[in-house]
Amino acid sequence: MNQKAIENTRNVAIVGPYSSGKTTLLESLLFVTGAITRKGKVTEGNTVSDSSAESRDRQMSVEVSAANTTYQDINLTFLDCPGSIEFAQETYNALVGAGAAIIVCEPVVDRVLTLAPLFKFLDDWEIPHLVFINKMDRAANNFMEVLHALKQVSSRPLLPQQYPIRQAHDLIGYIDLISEQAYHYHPGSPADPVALPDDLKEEEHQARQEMLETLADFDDHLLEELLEDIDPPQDEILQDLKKELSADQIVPVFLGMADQDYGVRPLLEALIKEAPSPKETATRRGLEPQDNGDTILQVLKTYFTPQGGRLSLVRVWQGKLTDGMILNGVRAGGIYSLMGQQQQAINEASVGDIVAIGRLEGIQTGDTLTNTNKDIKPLPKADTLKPVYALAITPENRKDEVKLSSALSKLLEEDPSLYWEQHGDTREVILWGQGEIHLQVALDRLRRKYNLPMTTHLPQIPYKETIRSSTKVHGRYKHQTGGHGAFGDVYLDIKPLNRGEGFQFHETIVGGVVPKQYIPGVETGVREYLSHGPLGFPVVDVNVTLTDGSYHSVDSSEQAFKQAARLAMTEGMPQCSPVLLEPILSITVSAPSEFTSKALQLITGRRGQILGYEGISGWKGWDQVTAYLPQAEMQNFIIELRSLTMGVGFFNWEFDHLQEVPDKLTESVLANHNGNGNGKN
Ligand SMILES: Nc1nc2c(ncn2[C@@H]2O[C@H](COP(=O)(O)OP(=O)(O)OP(=O)(O)O)[C@@H](O)[C@H]2O)c(=O)[nH]1
Repeated sequence: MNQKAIENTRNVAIVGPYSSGKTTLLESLLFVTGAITRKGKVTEGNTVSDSSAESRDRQMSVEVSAANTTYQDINLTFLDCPGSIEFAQETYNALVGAGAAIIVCEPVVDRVLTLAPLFKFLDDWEIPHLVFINKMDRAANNFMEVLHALKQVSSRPLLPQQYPIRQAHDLIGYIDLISEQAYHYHPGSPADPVALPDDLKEEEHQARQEMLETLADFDDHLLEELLEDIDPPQDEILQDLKKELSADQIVPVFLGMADQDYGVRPLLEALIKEAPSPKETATRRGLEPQDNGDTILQVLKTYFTPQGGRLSLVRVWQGKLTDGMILNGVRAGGIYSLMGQQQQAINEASVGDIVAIGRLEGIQTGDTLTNTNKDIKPLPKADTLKPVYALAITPENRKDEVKLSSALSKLLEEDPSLYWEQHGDTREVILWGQGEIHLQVALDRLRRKYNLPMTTHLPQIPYKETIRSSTKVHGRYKHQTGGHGAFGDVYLDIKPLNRGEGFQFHETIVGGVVPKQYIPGVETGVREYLSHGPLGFPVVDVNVTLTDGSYHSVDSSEQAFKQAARLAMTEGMPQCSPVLLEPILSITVSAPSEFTSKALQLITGRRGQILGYEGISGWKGWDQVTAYLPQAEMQNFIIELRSLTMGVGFFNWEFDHLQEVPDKLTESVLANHNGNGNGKN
């Protein structure tokens, strides 16, 4: 690898909706290029990618897999990315390091919308991309209809480079729209050139004209040729395609059937001839991609191997990476070229390579790494997705509790879209993620990799309580045991505060009736009581004032005053009309405008309060609804939102305020709470 020219490398992310055929396409790309001699099948669990137990169990990609091959002296690294929206973070983190992306989709018009978030990400990051319409044997709509639908979700013009040849319903070949050469597919070998079918001449001509006109929007010379009816030379068309694709101005479209290797060779040709070299990609990101000079890398993914070793998948942006190099103060402990889960040790890697580095302790996904002490501007990284689905988790074996936090930290390093916390009020350990499958995969990993089987339940809602009215109350604690006694005596005013004001403690003691040194004891007693109010929840928005009291010169103590305060609170608080408060979230729901009314119904049907909605700036055809939503209604919100919006709707949330629980719900909340054994007794 050492003398390799930077131009001879391509790294390509394979992305697309769930089950569109990405892993199958990678298998085919590796087979056609000779990297593997026998193709595996997703259904048989023997593909190069998706080799983890969690992937195989579900026959779906749950993390990014890398694989290398060579074709016509070009080194290709492919990143097979998960399609499920619940694993989108993996895809986004990997895309950040890709020179180009292939979007794999199915030829079904109704499903094209599921591509919208992906197109948006690629457009925002200006990552050159092409489309591979897979499963053409299952085409529910004709090619031009699919193309038309795809154009609606892409902000860049789509440009078909091929036209399908069908026999009855079967796809038997394609026409290359640059050369106007027709081909028939053959299992196990490259497609054969054949004469252009007469019945397709017209359609082919129209599709080609459309392709050329789109290209001419970026090239005046080509435009002149078209206006003068000159057929442009193929070289000129190819040059334009390369220039415009590299600049992420157009999206070429290819077609085929990955499980038969149909259409895979032309796709490879396009990657080699049209996709940008790492030099172009790095230059566009403001880096100097020469092989000598400072080394700059970015971590695209962190793996922990079944043996517990850390592997960081990195893209080399600048300079050379050598084994043992010190990166951000940490020594690279081995460099590996990956083939799914298989690792092959190598000595070095150059600009454009995507390789794994061993033992980079403390280095996280997204980090920019360098071997110099100079100040290097960190490369941009994908935003961390806000978690939207939670489960409370408990180790099946209590003795495993101590191991849990270190296993969870590793889990989060592998998958930054997970999050965990121990809730301050409920004390539950809560695992947050992107959906049900996402969390199930995380729980599988805890069980398999860390030997930590867990039980799960729905997290408790962190209700609070407050009071509606005031009272004055007297508490006296008097205790005589053998020698010293204990004596504390307080008068408290308990008053409600406005929402959000929290807890306030004051004292208006005159003449030292409660000596200064005992007053902190009173406050502690009040605070301790308030952690568990008359309804069983932490109390907020309350003012307690110590107004009077008395003491005993021998028997009084801070402890005794604490007890007196607790007694006063226990007696007084139930008289103050306690009321339950629930957390209210401020949410923004994003979805294609055709689903906005459904999103509004979903929110109002869950006791939400709509604040407004508007089009998302920079995202044609998408709306954003802002609303308040009780946290108690959030549990399955994402699941319903996705099922109403073809899986693409999403929401962001943050805690906003506490609000009184409607009377009709209070009873059931209290019954549940007390049934959990958490009620106050
Ligand atoms: N009919 C047909 N089926 C295909 C084709 N390509 C792939 N498949 C099947 O489609 C299913 C999904 O394929 P995968 O390769 O796992 O899809 P994926 O996009 O990697 O899936 P995720 O990564 O989980 O999103 C498998 O059963 C494949 O055998 C094709 O060209 N035609």
